[in-house]
Amino acid sequence: MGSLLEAPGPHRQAAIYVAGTAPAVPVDADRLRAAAQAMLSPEAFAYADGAAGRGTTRRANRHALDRWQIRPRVGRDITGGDMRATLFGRTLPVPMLLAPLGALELAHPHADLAVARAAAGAGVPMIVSSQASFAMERIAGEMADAPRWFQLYPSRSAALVESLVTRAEACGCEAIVVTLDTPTLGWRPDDLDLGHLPFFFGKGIANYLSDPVFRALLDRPPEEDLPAAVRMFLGVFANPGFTWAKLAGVRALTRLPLLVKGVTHPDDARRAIDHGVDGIIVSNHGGRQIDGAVPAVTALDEIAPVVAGQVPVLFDSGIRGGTDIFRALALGANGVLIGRPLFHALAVAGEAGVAALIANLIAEFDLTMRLAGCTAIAEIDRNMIRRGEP
Ligand SMILES: Cc1cc2nc3c(=O)[nH]c(=O)nc-3n(C[C@H](O)[C@H](O)[C@H](O)COP(=O)(O)O)c2cc1C
Ligand SMILES: CCCCCCC(=O)C(=O)O
Repeated sequence: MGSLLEAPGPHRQAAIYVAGTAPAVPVDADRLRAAAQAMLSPEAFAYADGAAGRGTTRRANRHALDRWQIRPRVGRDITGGDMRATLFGRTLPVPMLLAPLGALELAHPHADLAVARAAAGAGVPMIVSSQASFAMERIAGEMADAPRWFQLYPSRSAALVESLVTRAEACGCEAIVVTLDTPTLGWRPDDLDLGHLPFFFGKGIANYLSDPVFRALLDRPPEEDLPAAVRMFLGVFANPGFTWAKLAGVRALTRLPLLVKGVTHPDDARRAIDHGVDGIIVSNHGGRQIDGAVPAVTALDEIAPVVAGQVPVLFDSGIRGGTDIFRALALGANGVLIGRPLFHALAVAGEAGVAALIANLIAEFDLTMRLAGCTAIAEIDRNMIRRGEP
């Protein structure tokens, strides 16, 4: 048998049992997180794990997901099974994407390059972060024609936004994701207590250091004066004045599908559609922005009926396994984003770790889907789940 990672669903399980070897990363998300913690500096682990305030939202994300109970249908033929989904004209092996994660160099020196290779190997889209540790052109260079999207923080500088979007198009990104929930960074006690945020140390700003518009803002090149470049980055990366009206400016820059990320209120979902977006990502940023915010999956449950299929709805914040993917699809999501587990897998085993994580998630989703009696994504509907007691 070839690589264990190539085997789908039950065959992958069999491969693991027969080989009697542990996969590249722990299969269980909590053990994966613990393995990453054991390898990372306290600062790196805290940055990824960190949440706003007392961590209420991060915990609530999981708690709310766990309340959704799958109602398996039996007596159905579950041989075969097709997990494919189409998003913006691209057929994906599974309705799953890799969330934009900044400062991946904290997890592994190969950072986004390793993620890009693993994503491309699996055909799972990588959403390249504005805050990537390598310039987007280098990341794209690892992916041949595999799908990638670009995530944009709407900068104060309109010229910088235009430059980033133009570069993303030029390096083959197939969609632009505008993150709206981080006009400024949330209150994150873990980072504050350690006195460490990667960006202050020049990490996770490669897309800016490599950008001609950004460089033109500097008196001296970043190679000569990195602290000044960091100060400039901190000054321009976000735009607290960014409004729905200003989204039109981004819309006008590109013909690529435009998505907004960080929507949790149904009225904002309506507004997003009114402003011509092509997709909505329901997310509370993994509980990193507001302590005590609505759990992301509760927001999904409220938003999906409002969107009612007008545009694709994607979901993140708490996805840790194949059953969570099933729950999100049953609640009306067209796909999910994988966040912190990606950071953890990268930390534990680099590219092989990310490849193993992707394979494990797909295998568990495949099994969940079929054990629930579904052999196609379209069969996973609201009737397949119910909300349990708190
Ligand atoms: C280390 C880390 C870095 C992140 N960086 C970004 C980013 O650059 N852009 C963005 O839109 N979201 C960013 N996010 C949020 C993720 O895209 C995603 O919304 C979140 O991780 C989902 O929650 P979960 O990890 O608990 O599943 C980041 C999250 C983490 C954990
Ligand atoms: C000062 C730069 C903040 C970038 C935020 C990256 C992110 O989304 C996260 O840490 O969460």
